[in-house]
Amino acid sequence: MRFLTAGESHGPQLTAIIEGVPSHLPLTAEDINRHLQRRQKGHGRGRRMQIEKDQVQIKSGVRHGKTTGAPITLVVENNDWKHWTKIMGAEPITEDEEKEMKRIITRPRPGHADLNGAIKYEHRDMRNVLERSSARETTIRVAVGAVAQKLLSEFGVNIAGHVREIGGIVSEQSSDGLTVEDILQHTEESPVRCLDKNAEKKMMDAIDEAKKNGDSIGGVVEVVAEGLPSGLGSHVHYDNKLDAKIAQGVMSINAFKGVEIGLGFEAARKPGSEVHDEIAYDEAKGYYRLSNRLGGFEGGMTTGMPVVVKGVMKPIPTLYKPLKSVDIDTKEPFEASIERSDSCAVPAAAVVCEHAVSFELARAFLDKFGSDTMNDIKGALEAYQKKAREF
Ligand SMILES: Cc1cc2nc3c(=O)[nH]c(=O)nc-3n(C[C@H](O)[C@H](O)[C@H](O)COP(=O)(O)O)c2cc1C
Ligand SMILES: C=C(O[C@@H]1CC(C(=O)O)=C[C@@H](OP(=O)(O)O)[C@H]1O)C(=O)O
Repeated sequence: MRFLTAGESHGPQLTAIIEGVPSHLPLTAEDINRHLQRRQKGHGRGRRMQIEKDQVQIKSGVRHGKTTGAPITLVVENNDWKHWTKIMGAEPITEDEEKEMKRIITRPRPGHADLNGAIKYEHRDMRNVLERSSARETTIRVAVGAVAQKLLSEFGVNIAGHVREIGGIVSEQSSDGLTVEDILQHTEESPVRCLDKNAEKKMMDAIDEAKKNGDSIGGVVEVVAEGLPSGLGSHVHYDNKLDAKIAQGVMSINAFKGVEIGLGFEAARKPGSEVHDEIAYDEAKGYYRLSNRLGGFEGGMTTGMPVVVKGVMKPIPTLYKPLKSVDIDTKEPFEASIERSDSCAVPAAAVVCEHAVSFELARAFLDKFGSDTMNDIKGALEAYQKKAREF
């Protein structure tokens, strides 16, 4: 399974094509829309989220509510496009018209893709960079991840993302011992998607404070996936290691600066006896671990314990409080002024991270159990589970 996305932040639409989804997977727009709505929520987002009401259109690969095995095309239209048709249209315009619009961007924001992208692709108008580097693209990646999640759910795999930390305020309630259903139940209505009510209030205050000061804050999100069989991924080659692929998926999310699997960086500070998970056997469930400190991975393969992944999001780069930068036309320093921005998007990023992980897990699942039809996969999965139980 693979996918491509296309589309600009203020262009007409975002598009994804997913290839390799098996036939006979039940799939409706609603399966995807509920995740798009989850991504749009969260305290700290800017005015853009009031304009957009993200809804997917399934344009190919699904017939009468079931996948056919053909490539699936997903489209989400940008409501904001109607305000940007002249500025973002594909038709050629003159230099004078361009200047008249006064929307040429020559002032790169520290921390965004503006300057590197402009130099690399020779764009004197940095809008050509920011339109694609914008995290608006994560909308369609969530739509793709929702298809992956639907596939996995048919085989009893469930996945949830939630917030562990915002602006240095840490949730005291960890997900240890909680099921994915518990996590969803406790975080779905939380304005910061956090399990700890006490921390939730402090996180919201921290976001308000940052916004008041024209600043932004980041945080840590966590994704938990349960119900996975052991043996997804492989130890035999570097690019088959599933923990590494998940790390890439997570790091590719806009503003993500770090990934941890299980204990992650904490493992450096503990002895081996407090890091590795002891192995036990039970006739009914086969081999299992007595703890899950390694977050469901050994040797680049799933162990069958829940997969636990954390991602670190830096603060949003566009700030109302100006940071120093240099105008690429005049080469003069300036202090930026901006129209609108999120002050914190960590709750939304938890949903994005959930979907990035879902895609990698689903891809590894199909690599292992086949990808033609749901029935083929079911047969292969059951045979493997029996083998693993009796091994
Ligand atoms: C859900 C989400 C919303 C974001 N909103 C904004 C925003 O409003 N303004 C902004 O400057 N950056 C925002 N970002 C972050 C930028 O897209 C990101 O910093 C930029 O693409 C540069 O990439 P890098 O930070 O990974 O280096 C957001 C990121 C995510 C995941
Ligand atoms: C549109 C979304 O996020 C956008 C991500 C983003 C950025 O620079 O990454 C900048 C903002 O866009 P705008 O400049 O239009 O206000 C955010 O709103 C979204 O998440 O759907």
